[in-house]
Amino acid sequence: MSQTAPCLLSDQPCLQVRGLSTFFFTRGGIVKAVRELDLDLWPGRTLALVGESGCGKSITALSLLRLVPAPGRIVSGSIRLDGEELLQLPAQEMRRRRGNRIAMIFQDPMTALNPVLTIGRQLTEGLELHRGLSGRAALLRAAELLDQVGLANPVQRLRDYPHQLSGGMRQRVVIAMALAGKPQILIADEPTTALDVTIQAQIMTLLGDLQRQQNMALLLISHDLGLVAQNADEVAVMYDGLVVEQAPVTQLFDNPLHPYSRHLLNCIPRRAGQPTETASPTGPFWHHCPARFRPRPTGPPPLQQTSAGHWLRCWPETP
Ligand SMILES: Nc1ncnc2c1ncn2[C@@H]1O[C@H](COP(=O)(O)OP(=O)(O)OP(=O)(O)O)[C@@H](O)[C@H]1O
Repeated sequence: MSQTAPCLLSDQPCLQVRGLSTFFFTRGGIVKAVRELDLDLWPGRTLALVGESGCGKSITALSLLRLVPAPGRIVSGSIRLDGEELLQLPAQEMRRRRGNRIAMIFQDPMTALNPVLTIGRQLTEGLELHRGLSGRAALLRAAELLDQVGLANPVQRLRDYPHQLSGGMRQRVVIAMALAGKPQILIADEPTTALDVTIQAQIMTLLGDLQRQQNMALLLISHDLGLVAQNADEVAVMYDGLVVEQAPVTQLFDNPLHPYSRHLLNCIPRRAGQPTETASPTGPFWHHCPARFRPRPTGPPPLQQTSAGHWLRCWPETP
């Protein structure tokens, strides 16, 4: 199978994750950042991962790329990209899959950009690595990519350093860098949080347009439920490392079944930004759990299908 083949089979997921668990082995004990995660990413579709700070969203993303920092480690599970098991690939092969097949953009574009290199240099490096282009061909392609992400005067921009661009322009450059390898899957971790509201909307429109053009699967990580409602096809709600509910976006917003999903939706702020009330993974949310006093087997409840495409991990409210 070609390493750069776009995901054209829209009736099959590009990425299938099963039973993925990632733990941090710290001096203070084991932090179970991601537990028993199952998810599918489909070509041309957006799955949003929501939940508050510390629930495991970013570590999920880093696990999919096999970039979990020490002392963290993937302890079990399977990640299949078009049927190929990523967890068994040699490190060098995995490096090739990153960028070529799965790319990621982060909240703060400055973390992805080198402040002392021009935009042109940074883009052409990626094009050399992932597409084998060099010299003038790489520069031409870099300018095309900047044009594709909506930057005016792309040739001029190639000579700029990151600090010469606005935050929105920098995020467009980062998106261009992510697209350099023509990935099938784009992971966007809070891609607009650092930007002001009008620029946020422009970046989301851009991501949607690029996704349609390239039939990319998008994993959108966000705490902004308004943004998720507008941009996702499906939503997975995470709590304490576990997906507690997953459903098509309208179903989840119209009929959230898990008490934690309801709690999150009740916390949607009137203005864009963080929810006004938060629950820490170890903390207050379980006080709201209606089943908390009932004896139950140890370990979390299983994820069960309640209707087509709607999955729930919850002890029943009535015994
Ligand atoms: N380097 C690390 N060492 C130990 N624990 C870590 C490390 N990085 C993350 N964790 C833990 O893993 C869990 C999941 O963290 P993660 O960054 O995925 O949360 P998140 O949902 O992305 O939060 P945020 O929205 O704030 O980015 C948290 O309990 C966090 O404390």
